[in-house]
Amino acid sequence: MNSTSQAPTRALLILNPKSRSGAEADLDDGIAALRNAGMELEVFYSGGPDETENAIRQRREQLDLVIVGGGDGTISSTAGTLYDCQLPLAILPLGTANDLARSLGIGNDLQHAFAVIAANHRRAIDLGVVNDHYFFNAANMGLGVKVTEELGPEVKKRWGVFSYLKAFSAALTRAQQFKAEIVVDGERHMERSIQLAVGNGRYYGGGNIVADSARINDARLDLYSLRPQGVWELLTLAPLVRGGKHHLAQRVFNISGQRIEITTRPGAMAIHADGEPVTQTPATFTVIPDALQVVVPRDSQELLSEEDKTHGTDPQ
Ligand SMILES: Nc1ncnc2c1ncn2[C@@H]1O[C@H](COP(=O)(O)OP(=O)(O)OP(=O)(O)O)[C@@H](O)[C@H]1O
Repeated sequence: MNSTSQAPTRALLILNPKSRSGAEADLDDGIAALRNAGMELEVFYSGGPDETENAIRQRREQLDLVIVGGGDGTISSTAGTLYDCQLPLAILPLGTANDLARSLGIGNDLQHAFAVIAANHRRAIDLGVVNDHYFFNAANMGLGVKVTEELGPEVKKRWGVFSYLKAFSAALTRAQQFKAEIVVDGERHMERSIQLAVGNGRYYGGGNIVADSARINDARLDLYSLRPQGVWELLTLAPLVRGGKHHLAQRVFNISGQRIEITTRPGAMAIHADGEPVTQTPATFTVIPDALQVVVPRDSQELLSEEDKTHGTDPQ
């Protein structure tokens, strides 16, 4: 990170004490190790997205790296600011789902995350945009929104990753079908749906896979839509969605592209991105390839290699 010929990395560590383990995680040793290795590190406890944005913007000229310690909601709240300021991102997974950490190959282990930051190996990843909101993992409407609505902070704290399963069961009874006009790179599709998701990353909703071949640096969006079906059929589909194999099921519509426009009937529908309510339909989704530099494991299996990117091949 630092040698006699190199200036130290100047980093801002944003911590969200409201994220699942943000208040209790012991970060002292990891922070000390980064400082001992030569990093100039300021710790900032954030009370909300606006505070985070201001903290980054005020220091932008003095920063080489922003480390975000929190869950997907916290990290997602920095996406627009980091893109605007063109500052690299590193993450400490302190949330419940930690889906971005999965999509990058960092996982949930804090010690590993600190080691990844110390190694400071960077790759470019894509950003998703829905209307004017940036997201890393996925945006969705329908059943997924109901699931998030069932997921209060108390439920998340108490049930951890199982809170997503609990919320899914509760949301099933509230799911309603809708009609969606989906225009993908100019091609129009009409679908009846109960759940529609558009992914930029690979993982969302606590470890579900958006699409089998989806990667956060593949320069494309992956959409799937669940056709109306009974509770029993949905339950049998759940393991396929978990493993990204839902393209094999008849009851699912899948497509990928770079620009997706969605209109819904009978009316506007709420859209959540990275677990937070951000906008509603009608919505336009786009992808910004290679939008942000992110610190990742050198050998991350979750990202497309530079060779795969050049040749446009799927990693499977
Ligand atoms: N930049 C921020 N600073 C402080 N608080 C934030 C910030 N962004 C979001 N929050 C609030 O903190 C709450 C919890 O944070 P976050 O979503 O990151 O953790 P989580 O819910 O435990 O994990 P995950 O999103 O991975 O399931 C959010 O729901 C939101 O209310």
